[in-house]
Amino acid sequence: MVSYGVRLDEAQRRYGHVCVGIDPHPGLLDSWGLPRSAEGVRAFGLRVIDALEGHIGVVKPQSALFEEYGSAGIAALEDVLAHARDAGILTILDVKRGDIGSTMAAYARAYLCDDSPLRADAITISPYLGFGSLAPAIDLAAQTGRGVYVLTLTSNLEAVTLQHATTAAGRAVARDIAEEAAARNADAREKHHLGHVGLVVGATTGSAVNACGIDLAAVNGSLLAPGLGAQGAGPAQVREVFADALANVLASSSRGVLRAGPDATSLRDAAKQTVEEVEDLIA
Ligand SMILES: O=C(O)c1cc(=O)[nH]c(=O)n1[C@@H]1O[C@H](COP(=O)(O)O)[C@@H](O)[C@H]1O
Repeated sequence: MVSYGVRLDEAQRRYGHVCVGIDPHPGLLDSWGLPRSAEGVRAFGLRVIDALEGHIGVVKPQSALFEEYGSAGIAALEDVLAHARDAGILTILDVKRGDIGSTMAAYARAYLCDDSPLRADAITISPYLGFGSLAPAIDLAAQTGRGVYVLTLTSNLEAVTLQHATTAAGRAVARDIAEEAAARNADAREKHHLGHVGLVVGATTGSAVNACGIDLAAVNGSLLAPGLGAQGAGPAQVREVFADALANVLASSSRGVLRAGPDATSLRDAAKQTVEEVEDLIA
């Protein structure tokens, strides 16, 4: 079993530190000439993957935009995940799950087992029931060579009051999360590769990493950075947020790339331009 950190590292070396989000918003379906239905989101996801195969190493389907069509939407999501696997593209399923441990174990089985119909290479998870409640997902991911991304400093403004708040121990909530993740990645650090516990840190978060006293480089995990493109962040913002941890960034853009569709060449060009901008930063 090859760990997520090793697999991701290989994908990033080949294709760069960029992840394209598969977010089939109703308005995008309209502009792509697709129906607002499960068939529409399936066709959207498959087209994105076909356009990016051989050019992008990681995609991030947004589960909510499939779930809104019920069981048929979930079936479409399964097909999109399977198509990405067949194309050799890593998948981060954006589901932002978080619950008490016994329920978290079921979420983990839903997405992180080798035989889960909805399996992905990694998922996004939410630590707001306590970081410890995430253990079933973190443990199962380690066993199956998969990864998790823990929400730490999210890209939305409303997050600040909660994520910057100070715990009883006098540290920012977000810092505690980052330190818990670092502890779970300690084994991988000894083997000189990235651990399987990543963080979500929005590219829009400005000086928040510093303000919260977080040492991102010390986490030794992948740093998923949404907010590029449609939410207003560009290369300068990525540099400001990630500073000495830029090498571990996986910058994520959804609408910023998807708006270039449905033409496959335009989609690919938009994705490649994002890769160029991010790689210039990291070089
Ligand atoms: O976990 C995420 O990916 C995520 C975390 C975060 O802090 N902010 C954020 O925008 N996201 C997701 O990243 C995607 C951003 O989409 P665009 O704004 O279109 O690039 C959406 O699917 C969001 O749900």
